[in-house]
Amino acid sequence: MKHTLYSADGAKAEIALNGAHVTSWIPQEFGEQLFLSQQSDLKAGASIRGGVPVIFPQFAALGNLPKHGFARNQLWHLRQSDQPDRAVFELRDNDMTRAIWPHAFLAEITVVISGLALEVELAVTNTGTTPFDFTAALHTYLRVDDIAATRLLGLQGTTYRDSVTGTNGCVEKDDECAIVGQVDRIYFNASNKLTVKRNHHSVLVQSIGFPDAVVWNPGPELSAAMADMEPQGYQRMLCVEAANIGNPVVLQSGQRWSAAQRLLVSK
Ligand SMILES: O=P(O)(O)OC[C@H]1O[C@@H](O)[C@H](O)[C@@H](O)[C@@H]1O
Repeated sequence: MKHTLYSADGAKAEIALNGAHVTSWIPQEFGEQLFLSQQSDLKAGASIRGGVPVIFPQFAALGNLPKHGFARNQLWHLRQSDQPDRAVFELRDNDMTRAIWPHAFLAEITVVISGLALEVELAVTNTGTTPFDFTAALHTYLRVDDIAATRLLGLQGTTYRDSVTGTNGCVEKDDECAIVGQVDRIYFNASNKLTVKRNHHSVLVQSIGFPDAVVWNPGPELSAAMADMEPQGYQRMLCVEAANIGNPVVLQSGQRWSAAQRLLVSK
């Protein structure tokens, strides 16, 4: 099941209720901006390989929960609205989530499109009586024509963890980062404006309230070994994720937190 957004100025996006997962974004004038693996499993409960997976309440394997938490594998509820360019999806704690994460919560994903922009906001409210903490990310798979010709700008001088080698405390040297081989990095307290330069046009990746940024590309070997990725899929994608990992969010009873990622295509 999916929901489609249309903006008056000609943009379109599709969101799967499985994961409140944006699977397609076609801004005005330009073609598809998100990568979606043709081998991705799209059935309910699967982790979709592409688009914008919602990572909550645990990033990667940094905790006891299943990798990347459970939000991406849950069926979210679409809140009724008559706005064609905006939708809000809700996920509340249920038997499955309480069995592995014993907290009462409301998570909300708001997706808005307009012209050349897509904005995805994640909000979490503690609806229970005891505090909890979590990590989270919007795991955006940007579509690129050729990873070898793609550059990521805005991270120079930022400290990162290299998750491929397990090395902490690395510092980004490059002004324009090339993506070579498997790249899996958590940049802490990163700039809230990064730019992905592609062959034809750029995408500005803005984060609002997410302090960290994850950059991921599986490279040729891992891409070939992944059941839900085309063997050459790594050449056509770059994940630039807005994340909150270094300092987990702590919510007291009744508190609400929100953060967003905004993508803007430019010529
Ligand atoms: O295969 P998954 O669970 O969707 O995860 C994909 C990647 O997601 C990235 O965010 C992580 O940094 C990587 O370590 C991970 O491999």
